[in-house]
Amino acid sequence: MAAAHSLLHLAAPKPLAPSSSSSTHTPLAAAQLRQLPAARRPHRLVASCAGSAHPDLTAFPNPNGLLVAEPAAGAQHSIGVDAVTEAELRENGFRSTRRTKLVCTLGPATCGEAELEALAVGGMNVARLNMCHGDREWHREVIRRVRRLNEDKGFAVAVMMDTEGSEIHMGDLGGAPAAKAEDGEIWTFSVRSFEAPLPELTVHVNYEGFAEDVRVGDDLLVDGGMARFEVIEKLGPDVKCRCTDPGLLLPRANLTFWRDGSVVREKNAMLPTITSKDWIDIDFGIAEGVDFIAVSFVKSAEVINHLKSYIAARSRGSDIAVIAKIESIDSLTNLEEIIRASDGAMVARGDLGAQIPLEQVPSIQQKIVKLCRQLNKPVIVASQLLESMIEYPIPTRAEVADVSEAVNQRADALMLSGESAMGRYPDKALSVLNSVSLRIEKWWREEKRLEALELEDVSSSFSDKVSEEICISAAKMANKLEVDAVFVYTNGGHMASLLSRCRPDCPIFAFTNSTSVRRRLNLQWGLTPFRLSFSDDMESNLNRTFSLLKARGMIKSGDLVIALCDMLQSIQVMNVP
Ligand SMILES: Nc1ncnc2c1ncn2[C@@H]1O[C@H](COP(=O)(O)OP(=O)(O)O)[C@@H](O)[C@H]1O
Ligand SMILES: C=C(OP(=O)(O)O)C(=O)O
Ligand SMILES: [K+]
Ligand SMILES: [Mg+2]
Repeated sequence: MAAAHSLLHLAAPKPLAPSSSSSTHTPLAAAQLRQLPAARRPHRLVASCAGSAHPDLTAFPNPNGLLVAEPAAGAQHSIGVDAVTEAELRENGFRSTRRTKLVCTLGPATCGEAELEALAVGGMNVARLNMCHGDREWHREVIRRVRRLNEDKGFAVAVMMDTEGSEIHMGDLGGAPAAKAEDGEIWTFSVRSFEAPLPELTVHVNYEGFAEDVRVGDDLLVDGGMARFEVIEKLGPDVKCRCTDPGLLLPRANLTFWRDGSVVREKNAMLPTITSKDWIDIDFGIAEGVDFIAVSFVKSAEVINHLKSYIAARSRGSDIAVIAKIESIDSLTNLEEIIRASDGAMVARGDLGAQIPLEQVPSIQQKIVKLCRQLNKPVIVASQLLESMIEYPIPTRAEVADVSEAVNQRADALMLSGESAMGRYPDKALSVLNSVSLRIEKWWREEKRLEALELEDVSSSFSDKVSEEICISAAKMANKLEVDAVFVYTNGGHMASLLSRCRPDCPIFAFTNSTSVRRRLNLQWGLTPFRLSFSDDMESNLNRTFSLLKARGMIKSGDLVIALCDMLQSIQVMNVP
């Protein structure tokens, strides 16, 4: 008999599921159970005890000491966990795991196999590909490298494709890495296309209506103010501008024009959020099986709904999550409906800061992070977190404070852009995010900072409400009983995300049958996702999990865990036997 502490079992009866603990349970039985109308799934509290370990269970020995791949054959006896988590748990125990997730934009500095592996080892949870840059062949090769890395080394790095969108930006500078605009210089911004090399003091603008929309006297800002020009003359497709704030022009830098103190959105406000080029990229992303698509310059919920139905029709079975980038004035106006429609959001502070006064960005960030948590959607804080580390090996104090604030707001994820895509110190930047996250999270727990945030009800169906209440109770119990971990057995990941939303003190181990759900859960706060074949027989699931994790040294006898299961909607508290 296992040393069951106590076992509260809020369980549905199991008329559809065989009661044996052998591995003959099929996911189908579980699926049938889930499909029972909520009203026919009575919940009752029963007390029972966890049984002893199943004698047939054999844990797969760790093949190479550190890195673990899932063997294809006998997969039902294996557990998919990444090497870094495993090593971390073994060395430092549960409390050491980082709860805040890390997204790295890949680029020339990090597209090689060795560099990718270094990022994965350094804690990258999600790799972002920005479709503004690079060609499709480059992106295809990089996605495949990430996938290979996952397969060969046991990582679960998810891939996020970020659309280009219809922002106004400069062209490529004819291949030059940058150009310097000096005070008083007259530059030509033109919608004409040029053969490289470009004429002197000339840049191409991607938006056809640019020369029509601007007026003499407007301010033209590059990257929200990296350099500033004043429009002095319009000559057909060419717009002559005088540099009023010197600065560096980078390839494809974003452009905004301002009149009377606010950003001008004339016809460009009518441009489609998803351009024809974006649709081709999205088809490419679906074909390559990306895990997330981040949509740039979202203006309304409609575009998110449209993309979601497109994905559902195009990619049967696979489930690509859609992330709304909040980076325009329209997205702020329609914030709540956009977030409700999406599977997550990104506070894209780069463009946001070019569209609204900079001093408004921090409070808006906080508002978006809070709203996402209320609505149970993962949220990423992005752009310029460690900007100085593009060039320098250590961050500024202000950058560390900014990262700390995002962690303190309990955002799901932090993102690196140029720091990892083309900076000199991608690994160091990632390690700063890692160590600052760990420190602030520890401080949260040590200070026992009581949650100021009252979570409002988020579920609508009865069944979801039950799951939500179970998760809230589990998180509360986990904190009060100081348990070592919460285990959640989840098919589609919903119960895992409801638990993550509660931001409990201990890590959440999320076990799922699906490798794609496992990768997707990697974006959410506090979740350590594992791939595990499980049935709707919790006793056997738990015993298998315990023996597999114990064999790897990831848990030990006596550890206190709370276990939840989304199919059974059950909750149990027990010591690891
Ligand atoms: N796929 C890529 N190929 C080449 N350079 C890239 C790529 N992705 C990103 N970069 C570089 O990293 C910088 C920062 O990335 P990101 O923040 O995603 O783009 P942006 O600056 O266009 O908003 C880019 O300006 C670009 O110089
Ligand atoms: C993340 C952002 O988007 P992108 O890098 O695609 O401009 C941003 O604007 O902050
Ligand atoms: K983009
Ligand atoms: Mg942007």
